[in-house]
Amino acid sequence: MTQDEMKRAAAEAALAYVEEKTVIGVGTGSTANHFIDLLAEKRIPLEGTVASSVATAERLKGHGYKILELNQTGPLSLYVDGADESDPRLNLIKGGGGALTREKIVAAASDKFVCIADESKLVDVLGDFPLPIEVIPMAQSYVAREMVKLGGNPSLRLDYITDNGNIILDVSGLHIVDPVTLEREINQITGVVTVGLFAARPADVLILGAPGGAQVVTA
Ligand SMILES: O=C(CO)[C@H](O)[C@H](O)COP(=O)(O)O
Repeated sequence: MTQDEMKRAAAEAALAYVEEKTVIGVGTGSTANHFIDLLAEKRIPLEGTVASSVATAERLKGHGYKILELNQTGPLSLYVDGADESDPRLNLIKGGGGALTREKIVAAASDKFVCIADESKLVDVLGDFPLPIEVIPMAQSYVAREMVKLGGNPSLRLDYITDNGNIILDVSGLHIVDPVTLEREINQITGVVTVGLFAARPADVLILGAPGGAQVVTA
């Protein structure tokens, strides 16, 4: 089974959490794209969707799904999205695709966050994947210096601007044993819009695609 087939297997298993004719939140990335395509292939009717990025909105619209603004919907019952890493407590690193801010907003506004990924994304300790941080452009150097003080090695994501008009710093070298505290510390740095650590609001369910089929992990 390829990594992409494992992503698709995880996405397919997430369909079991979708209730027809509701409004759901939909994440960004190749695993989320499988989920979107499977919703359409299985002809699952939805009242609407809240997209975590422009790219996801375009894909959903292409399949005929209605896009709603989060400000119109109230709380969502379900959010489905991928991740770059998960620890066994379902704390996540997200933002490899750059959509971390809107992803975090939609996750925060959702009752249940189902994370879908291939099995390689489950790690003991977060941090091998460089931690993405969305930053207001004029704060780039200041935030980078603050991240060095926290033990990280930041690098600017080149030729990339987020859907919100900001830059991304990818911070390598972190061994994140206390994700809740580190998320809070990075959130305190002036100029940080969002850190791609999802620990104050982790996933509720992690579905891992694996050669033997999809496995459901709960914290
Ligand atoms: O956080 C994300 C985008 O901002 C994605 O969920 C994350 O990068 C995983 O992507 P993929 O499903 O392509 O492996």
